[in-house]
Amino acid sequence: MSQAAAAPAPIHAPASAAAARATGLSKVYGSGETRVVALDSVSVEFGRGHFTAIMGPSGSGKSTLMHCMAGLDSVSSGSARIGDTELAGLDDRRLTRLRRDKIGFVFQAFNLLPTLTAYENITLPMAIAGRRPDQAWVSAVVRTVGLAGRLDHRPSQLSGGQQQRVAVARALASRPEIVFADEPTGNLDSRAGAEILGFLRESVRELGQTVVMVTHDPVAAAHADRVVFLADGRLTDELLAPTAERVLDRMRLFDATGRTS
Ligand SMILES: Nc1ncnc2c1ncn2[C@@H]1O[C@H](COP(=O)(O)OP(=O)(O)OP(=O)(O)O)[C@@H](O)[C@H]1O
Repeated sequence: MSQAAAAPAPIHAPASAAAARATGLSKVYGSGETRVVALDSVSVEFGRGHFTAIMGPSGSGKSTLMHCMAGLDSVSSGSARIGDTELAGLDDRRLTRLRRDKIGFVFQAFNLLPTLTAYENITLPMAIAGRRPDQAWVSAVVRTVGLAGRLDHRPSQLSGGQQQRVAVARALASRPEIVFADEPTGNLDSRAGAEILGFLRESVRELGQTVVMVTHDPVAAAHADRVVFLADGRLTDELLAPTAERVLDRMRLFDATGRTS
């Protein structure tokens, strides 16, 4: 990448264009004795229309990378881009708008409003933004995540898996440039978790969505097109067309070479 001569070459996405890109991205917390280098010159591209999993041991910088890429945290140096937009130079107002217009989020906690129906939760971000939902798109999303019969239900009337489906639909409903999912199956049993991963997968295949997911789980990572591995704030490796076994093998290899905690 021309603008990052000093940074290591990015690990390239297997896609024609990147929906998001970090170049020489570093994040340092604290100073002096409490200084922590959470990210150390990370360069990575997240391909448009692809599903990427970020893996690595606890404390390796996965959440920090996701937060910096999503404009939820500032970068110390280097570049974080969503499409063509450089996040580093944006003030709070522009960052808020970028998150609202271009990014969908799915977190471990479903973060639904209890007094609203599933449909109202799904379309809430657009209502706040004063945008009218694209009904055909929202219908496609609702079909994809299998919520068609439950749109009038409130969160308390839905199972955990169904609530997370609403959260996934909410993330997809505004047709964001990219969806960031942070341990989206962490609060679900394995069946409901597999369903959610299937829907994320489906949103990539059927709707052309770009998804980036942080996970500890090799089985979850196997739903992605590609896994990138972090250790000690650095990008160390990647795996294309992962299977749970290959991801596990790679994790064991890291342990054996002492690159992980
Ligand atoms: N706000 C903060 N202030 C100080 N240090 C932080 C902060 N956030 C993260 N860190 C540190 O940065 C490093 C990377 O943390 P991060 O949460 O990104 O790791 P992670 O790979 O997501 O871990 P986990 O899998 O446990 O969630 C850790 O050493 C962590 O203690």
